[in-house]
Amino acid sequence: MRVDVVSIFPEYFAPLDLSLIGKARANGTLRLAVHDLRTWTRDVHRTVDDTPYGGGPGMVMRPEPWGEALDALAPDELSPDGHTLPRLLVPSPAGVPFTQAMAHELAAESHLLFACGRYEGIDQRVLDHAATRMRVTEVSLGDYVLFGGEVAVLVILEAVTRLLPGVLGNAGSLDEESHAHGLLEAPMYTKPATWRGLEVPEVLRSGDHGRIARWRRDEALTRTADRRPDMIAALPPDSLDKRDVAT
Ligand SMILES: NC(=S)c1ccno1
Repeated sequence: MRVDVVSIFPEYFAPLDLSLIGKARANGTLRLAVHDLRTWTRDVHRTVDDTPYGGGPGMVMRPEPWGEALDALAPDELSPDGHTLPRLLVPSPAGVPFTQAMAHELAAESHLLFACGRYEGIDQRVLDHAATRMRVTEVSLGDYVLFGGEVAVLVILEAVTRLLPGVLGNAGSLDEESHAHGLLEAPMYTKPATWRGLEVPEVLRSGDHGRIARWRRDEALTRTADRRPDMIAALPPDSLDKRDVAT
């Protein structure tokens, strides 16, 4: 997967050299490039913002640098290695919710292009013009406001990259984790069997894999019903069997 990120703070993405994302970059699974938006400014002060039309507080990111950046990173003509146009993702409090389902959707893309807004945001015409030639998604991590899109891109990239083949040492983890099947994951335990007077549930030490699977399913259902009843309500009707109903 190819990923391009455009920001006025490229140094925010230094963590992407670390850990499993760093390994994915080193082995070519993830081809990531971070670009400074000011590369595409033309004035001596490398200006990227201006006052908002209609008045109001703060500044808005000017369209010209963004337009040239997107032209350069998402050229209309097919690139020599057959690249089609990327999917443009713009983190924003006004975006659609980012979910595990969207992470899977993005993991199937060949080229992602992230635009990190700052100040009061990016001139809307940048997104409108980009949408005339590529898929554009404003995406939100949650109902809160950050200084800019950079931290959101780090989160999205981590959620997406871990789904790419070969990145997680144990791909089986993906099957049992929260949101894998519309539920929150069951609690996890490791040695010692007793810690500060607290015991690991006996069933997990029983060696009875059928009982263990049933216990984990029950715990996942209970935890989800307690913490995220919206997820229970969203479960497909056929995803609960009669043994679950007994829970
Ligand atoms: N909630 C999100 S993703 C955001 C981006 C910028 N500010 O908030």
